Amino acid sequence: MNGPLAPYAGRLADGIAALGLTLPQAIVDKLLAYGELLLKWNRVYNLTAIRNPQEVVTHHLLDSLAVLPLVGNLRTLADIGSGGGLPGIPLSIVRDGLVVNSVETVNKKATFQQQAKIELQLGHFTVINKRVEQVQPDSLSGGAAEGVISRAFSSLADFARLSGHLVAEGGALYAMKGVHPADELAALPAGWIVAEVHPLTVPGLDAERHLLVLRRQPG
Ligand SMILES: C[S@@+](CC[C@H](N)C(=O)[O-])C[C@H]1O[C@@H](n2cnc3c(N)ncnc32)[C@H](O)[C@@H]1O
Repeated sequence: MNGPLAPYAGRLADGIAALGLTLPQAIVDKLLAYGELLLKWNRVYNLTAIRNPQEVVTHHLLDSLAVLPLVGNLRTLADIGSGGGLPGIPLSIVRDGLVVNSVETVNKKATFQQQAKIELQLGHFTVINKRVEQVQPDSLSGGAAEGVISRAFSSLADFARLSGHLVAEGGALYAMKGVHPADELAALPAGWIVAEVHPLTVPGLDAERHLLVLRRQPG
C-alpha cells in the first residue's frame, strides 16, 4: 500500500501488539484500507473532524480496537450513531463472525459506510440509515443485539433511553467515553445500572478512555 496511511502502518502494527492482539496481515491491511477510505471520502463528505493520517490510526482504528477484549466474544453488536463507521467497522474487520448493525441517521455517512462494506467485503456488517429510536429490534440483522455500543454519541442517559430497546435479554449497553463521566451516572433512566467500568489504554493516545457497561436492573 502507498496511500497516506502507509507511513503509519508500523504504528498500527505496534498498537495492535500493545493491545495484546495478534491479527493476520490481511486484516491489518484491511484496517489500513478502511482508514484510507475514511480519509478519501472525508474530503467531500465531512465524515470526521480527524484529517491527520496518524490520528486516524490512533484516535479511530486503535481507539476502536481497544474495546475488543470486552466485546469481541459477543455474537451480535449494534453500533449507534456510528458516523463514518466507528467503532463498528474496525470491529467488524477484525471479528469476521461478529454480526454488526451500524445505525446512523445522516444519509451521506450511511452511504459511506455502505461503500466501505462493499469495498472491504464485510459480510456480516449491515448499515441502517435511520434514527436509532425508529429502529425496531427485529429489523436488526440477528435480532436484538447482545451488545449495543456507541462512541461520542450522547449522554449515558440518552444512550439508554434511545437505544435500550435494541438490547437482547441478558445483553448490555457499552458506552465508550473519555474521562469517567461521574456526573452522567446520576441521570441514568430507571431500570438501568452501571454494571462495569473499564479504564482503557489506547496505544499512542495520551488521553483517558473508559468503557462503561450498562445492564438492566435485576428484578
Ligand atoms: C459525534 S458523531 C460520532 C460518530 C462515531 N461514533 C465516532 O465515534 O466517530 C455522532 C453521530 O451520531 C449520529 N446521530 C445523532 N443522533 C442520532 C440518532 N438519534 N440515531 C442515529 N444516529 C444519530 C450523528 O449523525 C453522528 O454521525
